[in-house]
Amino acid sequence: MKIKMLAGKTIEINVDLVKERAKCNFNIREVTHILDGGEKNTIQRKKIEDISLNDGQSRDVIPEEYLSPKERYENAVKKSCIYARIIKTELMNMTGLETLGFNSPVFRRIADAYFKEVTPLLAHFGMFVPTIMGQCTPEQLAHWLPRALNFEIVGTYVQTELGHGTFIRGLETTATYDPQTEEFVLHSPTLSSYKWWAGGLGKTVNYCVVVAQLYTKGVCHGVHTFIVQIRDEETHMPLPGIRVGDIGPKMGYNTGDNGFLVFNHHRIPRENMMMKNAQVLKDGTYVKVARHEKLTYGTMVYVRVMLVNEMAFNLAKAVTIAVRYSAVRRQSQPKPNQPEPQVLDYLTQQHKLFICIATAHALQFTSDWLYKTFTSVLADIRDDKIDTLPELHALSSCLKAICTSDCAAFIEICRFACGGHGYMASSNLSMIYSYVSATRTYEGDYTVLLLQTARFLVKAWEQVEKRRPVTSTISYLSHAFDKLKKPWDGSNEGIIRAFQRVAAGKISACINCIRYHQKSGKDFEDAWQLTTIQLVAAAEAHCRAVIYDTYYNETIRLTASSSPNVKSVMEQLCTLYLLYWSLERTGDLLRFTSLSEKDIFDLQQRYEKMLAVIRPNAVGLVDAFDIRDEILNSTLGAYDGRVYERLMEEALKSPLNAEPVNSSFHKHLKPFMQGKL
Ligand SMILES: CCC/C=C/C(=O)SCCNC(=O)CCNC(=O)[C@H](O)C(C)(C)COP(=O)([O-])OP(=O)([O-])OC[C@H]1O[C@@H](n2cnc3c(N)ncnc32)[C@H](O)[C@@H]1OP(=O)([O-])[O-]
Ligand SMILES: Cc1cc2nc3c(=O)[nH]c(=O)nc-3n(C[C@H](O)[C@H](O)[C@H](O)COP(=O)(O)OP(=O)(O)OC[C@H]3O[C@@H](n4cnc5c(N)ncnc54)[C@H](O)[C@@H]3O)c2cc1C
Repeated sequence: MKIKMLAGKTIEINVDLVKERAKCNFNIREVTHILDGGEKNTIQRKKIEDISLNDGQSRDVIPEEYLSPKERYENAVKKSCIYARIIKTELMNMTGLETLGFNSPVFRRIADAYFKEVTPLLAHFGMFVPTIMGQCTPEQLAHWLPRALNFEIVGTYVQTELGHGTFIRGLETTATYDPQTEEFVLHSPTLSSYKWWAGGLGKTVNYCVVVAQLYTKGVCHGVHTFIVQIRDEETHMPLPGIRVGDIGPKMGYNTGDNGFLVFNHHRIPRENMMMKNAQVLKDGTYVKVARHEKLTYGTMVYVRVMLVNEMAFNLAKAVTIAVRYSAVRRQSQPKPNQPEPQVLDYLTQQHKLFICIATAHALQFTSDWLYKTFTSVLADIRDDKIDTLPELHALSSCLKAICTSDCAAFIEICRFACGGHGYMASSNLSMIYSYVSATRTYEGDYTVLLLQTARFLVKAWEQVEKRRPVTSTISYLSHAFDKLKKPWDGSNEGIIRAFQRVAAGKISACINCIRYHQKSGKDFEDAWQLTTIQLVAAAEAHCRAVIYDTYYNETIRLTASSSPNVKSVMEQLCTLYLLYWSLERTGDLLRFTSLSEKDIFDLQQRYEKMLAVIRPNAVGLVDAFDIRDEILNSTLGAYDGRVYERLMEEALKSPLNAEPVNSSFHKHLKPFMQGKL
């Protein structure tokens, strides 16, 4: 151990980590600024972290794992109130946070210090408030938004039912307009129509946005959103006509009290229909306002965009834990009479981990770019232009699918990289994994969203065939019409172009397949269904091509004025990312480009050399994510590397260690061992 001063405090740091930090050849702070989107953001983030974490209110005395489900929930509610009060009173007015509000990634970071799993208010921050902002008329906004922002009411987003999550048009809950009383009557006609899953619904919220089939004058107008009070504001008792409760234990999100909700002819005022995109007049006349039918799905698009950022952060957490641990951990003896190496020195370990660092960068830059695209489409919609929405839907769908899926897979690899200790709950890797693995499903299942993107790509293909202009993210489709394969080019730009050819080739193959089935007499829908395996693969290839292109261009742009070593380490990571995926997808490259066996050999050599180049900077690179120990919450990943001390300290907190002999020995085990049972 070596004594070090950190932020005015004296701490002991593991000697291997001290050496690793001494090896780092770039300015860590500069990389942190790039990842934060500028030095100003880093300063603000640190200030926010100090305000919300320095007083230790986020910490639990007893680790959450030892609490009963009820105690865990109650503890999460208690801390949610502290967390929300700090945001409301101390942080929200800080400059720069107005646009993202509650959902600023900075707040997301500090939430992880407060909640090992999630806050029961997650859907209030992430969905209830954004839906009010996106679906209300100005008058409704003036009424509901201040109440929600001040936490006078707390809400959630209630869409999914027992019978349907994916197929929103198939939802069964009805909202029938009664012109006599100027009310909507909400009803759950079948068991499969019971609302199921909404976060915070079980016990926490008193209001919610409900998605239901709108009926007026005997006509169904499809799904619409309504603000519904479900609990009394004073007593919190469910209102008459409302049955509500918790759905029980899940793989994760157990402090999130996901709930069920059943309506028995429950009445709400007409004004509670969210009327920005469509209205029901007093007499029951239905008026469509929005030019695009799917603007009701706006909250989902918003959350999908935000999830890409969420994935970058969660992977950064996992890889920070795994890299620091791998620098501290020593194992095996490849050469006789030599000391045991740090596991980080094994090439296979570097193969597991450096791609995770690169992926965290790739997702961070892609998410920033996607967010900009999202805000520009929102501005278009405000100006009544809707032609950019389909591309945003296609992009946010595939990026949500691929980023959540990659992130879950790489977090699991980080756990593998930590061996047995990675399986300890105190490593926090299992909690990060259970959180992230749900993101592949919620807010649109992986396959379903890739098929949405595929739908867009097939239409785009038809445009390209007719020589009509298409938007920039799909302009590469014209390559599929190239008669000759270009020689293999292993530069970064060459690899990106190669993957664009892969995507174009896969889309072309889908088109051929659909047309083949149509020629054999199938209608379009059947031909489409028969092609879906390939369509999912084509949408994935498109999405990856977008990520490669964005990561590469953003790296160049963001490091244009960086110091030389920062520029080179960022570029090395980007190159590593492209080489990694080239080697993962040699089959695709052999099929659609002129890659040869010799080129694969060269790619492998370059990849392994790149691992060696990055190795001395590995700890510096995860330090650059600048994630505080309170947020990492990990025995294996703390800045000081006191892994074994922390593991032992945490083990001693187990209630089983409170007594030398557990009563079950005398009650069961001893009689059993003595043959008396
Ligand atoms: C903290 C968080 C916790 C979690 C919360 C949750 O999970 S909450 C619950 C989250 N739940 C989910 O995420 C459920 C996932 N399910 C869904 O999002 C939808 O049901 C669907 C998109 C799968 C199909 O919808 P559908 O059957 O109504 O549509 P269709 O397939 O017939 O396509 C018709 C046209 O609409 C277009 N279009 C579609 N969506 C959008 C959009 N958002 N924007 C713009 N456009 C869109 C589509 O491209 C197509 O265009 P085209 O080709 O005709 O020009
Ligand atoms: C932790 C968590 C939190 C959640 N929070 C909320 C919330 O706050 N509010 C809310 O309303 N909902 C919430 N949900 C629900 C979530 O949005 C849905 O579970 C999700 O959209 C998937 O829908 P589903 O469950 O109907 O899956 P299904 O659609 O039934 O999926 C089952 C399988 O069928 C496949 N499949 C379905 N349709 C197709 C198709 N057309 N083509 C090919 N394959 C298909 C899927 O790929 C999947 O493999 C939450 C879910 C979880 C896990």
